[in-house]
Amino acid sequence: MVQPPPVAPAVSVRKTFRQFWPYTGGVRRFFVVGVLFALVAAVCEVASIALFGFITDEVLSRQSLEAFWVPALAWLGLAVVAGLASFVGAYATAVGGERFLLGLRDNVFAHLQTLTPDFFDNRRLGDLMARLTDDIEAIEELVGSGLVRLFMTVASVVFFAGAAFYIRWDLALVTFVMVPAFLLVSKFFAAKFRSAAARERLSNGTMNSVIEESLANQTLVQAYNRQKAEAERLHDEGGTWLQANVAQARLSALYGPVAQVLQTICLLVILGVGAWEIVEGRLTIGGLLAFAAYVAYLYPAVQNLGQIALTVSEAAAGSDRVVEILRIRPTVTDRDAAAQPETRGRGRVEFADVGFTYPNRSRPTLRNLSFRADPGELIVCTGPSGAGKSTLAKLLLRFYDPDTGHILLDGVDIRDMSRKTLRENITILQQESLLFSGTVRDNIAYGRPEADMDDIVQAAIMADVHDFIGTLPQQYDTPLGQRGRLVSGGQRQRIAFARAILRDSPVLVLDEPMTGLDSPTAARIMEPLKRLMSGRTTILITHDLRLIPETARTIVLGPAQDPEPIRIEPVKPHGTPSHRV
Ligand SMILES: Nc1ncnc2c1ncn2[C@@H]1O[C@H](COP(=O)(O)OP(=O)(O)OP(=O)(O)O)[C@@H](O)[C@H]1O
Repeated sequence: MVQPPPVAPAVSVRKTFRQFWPYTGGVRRFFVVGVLFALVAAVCEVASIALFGFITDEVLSRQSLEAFWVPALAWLGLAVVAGLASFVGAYATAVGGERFLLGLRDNVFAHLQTLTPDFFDNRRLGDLMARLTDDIEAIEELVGSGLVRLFMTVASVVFFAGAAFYIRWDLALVTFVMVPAFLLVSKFFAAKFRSAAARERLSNGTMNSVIEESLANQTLVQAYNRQKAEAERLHDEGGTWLQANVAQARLSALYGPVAQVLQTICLLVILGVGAWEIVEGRLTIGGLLAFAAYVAYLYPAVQNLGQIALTVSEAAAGSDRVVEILRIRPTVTDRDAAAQPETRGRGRVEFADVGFTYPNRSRPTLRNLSFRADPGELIVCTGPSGAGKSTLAKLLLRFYDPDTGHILLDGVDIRDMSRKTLRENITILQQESLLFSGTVRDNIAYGRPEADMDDIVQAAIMADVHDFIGTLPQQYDTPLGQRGRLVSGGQRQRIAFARAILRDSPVLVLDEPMTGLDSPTAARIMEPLKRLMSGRTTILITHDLRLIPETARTIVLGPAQDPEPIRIEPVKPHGTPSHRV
């Protein structure tokens, strides 16, 4: 079973910011528009509160209706402008945020695709999917819309505090004494919130993994009556997720009332001190009401700062998990990709003294493996299970690099060519024919998307699958279901042959092409197989002696646990039978 995902190391908010800020490159203008319009809305609010004070003193206190209309109209105008500005600001921020999200996901996905297949063999897909979806969204809340919200909130605090100072600086000073109390409370909550958020992110990934594994293997689950066990597995993982979510909800719910009590204390202090100032004749009723209104706006803004701290904590927990992925470097890289023209080679493959040990294993899988396959030649690679036959194919495709020796394609060390060029020249057919859930046409054209329909049909005819495709409900447009499961193993195999024929690369690696096929089906694919191999350098990995033509040269890999160097039959002159039953 695949290891549970490692807990991502905590990355500081500042570092997270530095890491993801460059990704905002194309969308910053949306955030600038968002901030500017939010500022306009805040200024309108400050002005309308001033009008409220004016109306109280000049209209209500003096009971003068004539003085009402002008400030009332101005107030209405401000409300309309503020509404429009906040609409434009919120809309621009949302567009910027979503675009940022899309770009970041593309980038992380592209990075994942630079990692070698062993990375994916060691990870749970569900967890990686959670990182690409929920965790990336959390980053957007930190670096995208979160940043705009932070700007807006800070601007509100400055405006409302400035206006309050303008009305009565001494009263303002008294009330601002309470601000540090808000900040201390929010700091305390944010620290607790972050640890709950980290647990929630981790369990979210694990839950996704359980769902992905169970649903992808429903045939096994149902055939072995494991439905209840799988449901319990999900439920157990859900338990951790539930606890973490409840902890977050508790903290959020508690933060509001605590801040509310602090706010009430402040308002009472304002009213008390304000009443005294009115008695002393230093303040009008309108001034006090406007002051109270500013503070009533100011405290929620300060409270919002605290709420933002909680969101940032949650976002940082998600971003830790994305940063952890981005920091993983591919184990195989191109030396100098630019120097590599994408040319079709002749297909001469050579292994020279190749030795290889898997990173997490102590015993070597391959030792001193040497052989050469000339263009168009068939080499059969056989040997007991676990001897390293599939490993040989992985090395040829550079999913790993050998620890010792060299692998050459047309005389060039494959480490000196770009992986793209190398892989353009090699087509691999694995034990289990891998198909996608697209149509028959999509699957055949997967290696050559630009191929036209005639070429696709021609490849299908050569792979002896055209007639079968004709019987499908939508012929070449028939969807093949998840991993091509809507067709049989032999049919999948022939569709994969068609894909390989269409790709037309000079080197072909066939890894147990007959696995799981009965004798009549195996016999049926012999002809298309021969057509596929014809004219290509073919490395045929097989236990199936029916597949080995008389003329083929054979490499026999020794048992994996053998402490001696592996046995390789001496390469015989071309066309001499070396292994035959
Ligand atoms: N990703 C991996 N990490 C660690 N060890 C691996 C990995 N893949 C394969 N191995 C080990 O390397 C050895 C060779 O595996 P490989 O798949 O090449 O054998 P094979 O000869 O193709 O076997 P079979 O005929 O059963 O397909 C085995 O002992 C296997 O357990």
